[in-house]
Amino acid sequence: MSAIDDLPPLRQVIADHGLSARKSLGQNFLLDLNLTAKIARQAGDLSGTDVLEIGPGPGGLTRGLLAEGARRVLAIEKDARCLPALAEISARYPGQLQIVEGDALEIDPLVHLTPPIRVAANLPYNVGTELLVRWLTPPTWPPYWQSLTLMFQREVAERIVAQPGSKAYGRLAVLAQWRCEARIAMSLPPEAFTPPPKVSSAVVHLTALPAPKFEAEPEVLSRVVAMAFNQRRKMLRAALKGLGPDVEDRLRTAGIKPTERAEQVSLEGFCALARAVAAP
Ligand SMILES: C[S@@+](CC[C@H](N)C(=O)[O-])C[C@H]1O[C@@H](n2cnc3c(N)ncnc32)[C@H](O)[C@@H]1O
Repeated sequence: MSAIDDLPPLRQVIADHGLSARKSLGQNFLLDLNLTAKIARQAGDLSGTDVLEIGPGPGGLTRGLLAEGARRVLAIEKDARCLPALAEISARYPGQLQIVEGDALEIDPLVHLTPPIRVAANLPYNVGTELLVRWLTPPTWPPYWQSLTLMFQREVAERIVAQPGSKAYGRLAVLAQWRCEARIAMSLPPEAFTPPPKVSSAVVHLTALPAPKFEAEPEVLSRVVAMAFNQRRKMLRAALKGLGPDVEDRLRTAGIKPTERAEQVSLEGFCALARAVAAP
């Protein structure tokens, strides 16, 4: 299918609808349709698939997702000014694009879509990180989504795929890699966006695994990892003091030296620790 549809170029859409970028909404638009088509292809095989897009803006990525054969796209956008531009896309793809105006942090996509679905978004970074943590910590696993294709600040993308022993390794890496395959799919320089942000960006692709790589109670793992990395420079026996007086025994049960720091503990190690902490 052609990535470029017969809708107007995005610069014209922006001008026609007076879509001056608003900083308060983190608006850095992608106006190159070849680029948005490339990002849409990173979302996987979309033919016959339902897609959730957060923050479609003027609709560059939305057009890419539909051109890639998505059966339905649910687009949640907070800025009402974008709705007429999105309605034009909807008219070009009748019945395939559903637009919902509102805050993605407050809307339940399952009211509109049937799982499994793929998620794609170029979002303001703070909203993106908050949504990512929610997507990674649902009440049950596997989640309603099969993959997440998300644009982040390059530095955040590196935290998601980071390995032990690196500065970027932390809670986000453990939560993302515990139950997902995570990789950086693409890098984008600031000039790819209008207006250009101060930093480079990257697209991260996460695929939900049917089951976690290692057994652990989600809440316990989340709590232990948050506590360990909150004081990442301290030895674990000190950073995890809040777990109780027998923290050193629990660390040893998990095969972790109490003098290690959070940065040195593998995903498997954190899961073993979460099990040791949950044990009576
Ligand atoms: C970085 S822009 C990307 C726009 C478009 N997807 C693109 O690639 O050009 C982020 C978009 O998310 C929207 N947005 C910001 N906060 C949002 C929220 N909480 N819920 C839904 N959309 C939001 C903004 O209005 C904006 O359209």
